[in-house]
Amino acid sequence: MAVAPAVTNLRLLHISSSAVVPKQCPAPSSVQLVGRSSSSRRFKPPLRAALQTSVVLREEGESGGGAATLRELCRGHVPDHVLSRAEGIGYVMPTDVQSQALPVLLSGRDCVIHAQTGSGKTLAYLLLVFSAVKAQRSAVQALIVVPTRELGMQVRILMIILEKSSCTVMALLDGGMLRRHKSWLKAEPPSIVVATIASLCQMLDKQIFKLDALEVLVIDEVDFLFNSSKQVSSLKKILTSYSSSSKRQTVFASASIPQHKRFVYDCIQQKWTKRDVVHVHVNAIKPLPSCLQHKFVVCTKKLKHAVLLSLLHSDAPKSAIVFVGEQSEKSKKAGNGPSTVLLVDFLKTSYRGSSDVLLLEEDMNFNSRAASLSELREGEGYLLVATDIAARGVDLPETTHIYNFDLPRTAVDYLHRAGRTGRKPFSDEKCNVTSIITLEERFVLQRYENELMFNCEEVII
Ligand SMILES: Nc1ncnc2c1ncn2[C@@H]1O[C@H](COP(=O)(O)OP(=O)(O)OP(=O)(O)O)[C@@H](O)[C@H]1O
Repeated sequence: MAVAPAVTNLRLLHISSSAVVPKQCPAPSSVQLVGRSSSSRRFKPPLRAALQTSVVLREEGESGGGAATLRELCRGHVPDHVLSRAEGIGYVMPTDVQSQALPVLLSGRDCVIHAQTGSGKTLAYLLLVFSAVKAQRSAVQALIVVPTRELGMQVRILMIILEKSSCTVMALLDGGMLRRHKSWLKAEPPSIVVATIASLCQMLDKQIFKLDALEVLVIDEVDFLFNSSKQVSSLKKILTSYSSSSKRQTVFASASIPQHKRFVYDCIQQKWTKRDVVHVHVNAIKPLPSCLQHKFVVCTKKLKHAVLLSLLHSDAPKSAIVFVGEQSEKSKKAGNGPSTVLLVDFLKTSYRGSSDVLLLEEDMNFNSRAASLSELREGEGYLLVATDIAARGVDLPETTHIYNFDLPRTAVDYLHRAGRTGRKPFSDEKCNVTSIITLEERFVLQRYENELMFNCEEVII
């Protein structure tokens, strides 16, 4: 297998917005004050105000020395036993986004946390949650909203690892036993709820519980939720009707916030946050982790299975995810089986690798989805065939290879799929993202390269 010369990309220069370090919080050493952008003149005053709440981290490798530990950053805010548990599982030094976001979060400011996949946004907002919640208060004080059950379970497990003793955590997730949760909520409200929107709104609409004691509201994968036509109106209700931004601290998190200046403006205008919301934007000019190597193979549709097999045999990945697009209506009508299932069957019979072949897709019932995830978390190595349900937030740090069996629909989808690998913040290990495309799709991939500023190398098989 030969690697063709790299396709050279014109790298777009990102000119960052003007940024002011908030007065209330100490300026971390690596915060860069960026000159006022001429573009800010085009906007009306409230947007200009919004633009002045950005904190932008310097390029990797440039951040100043004298790094504080997580304990030093959180001292006096986060309970000691939580910090000890965090250290116990290896969270000693903060990642870049944690260094930048924690001083803002712990100063009480609303915050948009905008940083690469796998950069540690979850721990940043969870440490805020643990700083705000009082175990002895009988009320829901923190709410974390996530797009999928899988991400919700993952966040809940991390919370339980960090805080086993005092706080109660309820997972109100699609596919859960809502009747049981109802009785629990009526009897003794948990301190923290992690929820998907549909299940949460079912409870809020019926007034099973209220958010009037809410201290912290976190919306994870915020761009995904705002983009979802099914969820956006409920999300807006959570932000404005069920609770008020003036009484709570609001945090949004994602690796992708398209039109982020506009989003910060909307946060203020729509009262989703307070006016002094801070946009913490880490690695603004590098949306994708630099440890990723991007490749592509051009072939006809008919040859895709054989090409994937050949790649798997030559890469011999210990743990990999193969992303497959959703089955089209046309293909369903033609009576074809789901392409995910067909691919799993093909790999089970043809692939001679040591890993188990597993499947994760929307159409599976929740128990099978949970079984697939726990099987691959416990196993030695895995080959997971998945739809985009596995592309947001799911943390499988052992994944070294991503294969796009079908090209993602958008650059943002590419970013999140690719970001399922390269998830060890302090590791130098290189990870691979390979797209199997037809000749016509080369232009689409080139567009993603330009938008996300990465280079893709062609692999000739
Ligand atoms: N301070 C730290 N030290 C070491 N590892 C860390 C630290 N913080 C987070 N991690 C690890 O980094 C990985 C990625 O963290 P996390 O899932 O929070 O990323 P994320 O920024 O939310 O990514 P995504 O945008 O894909 O959801 C996890 O495996 C987590 O355990």
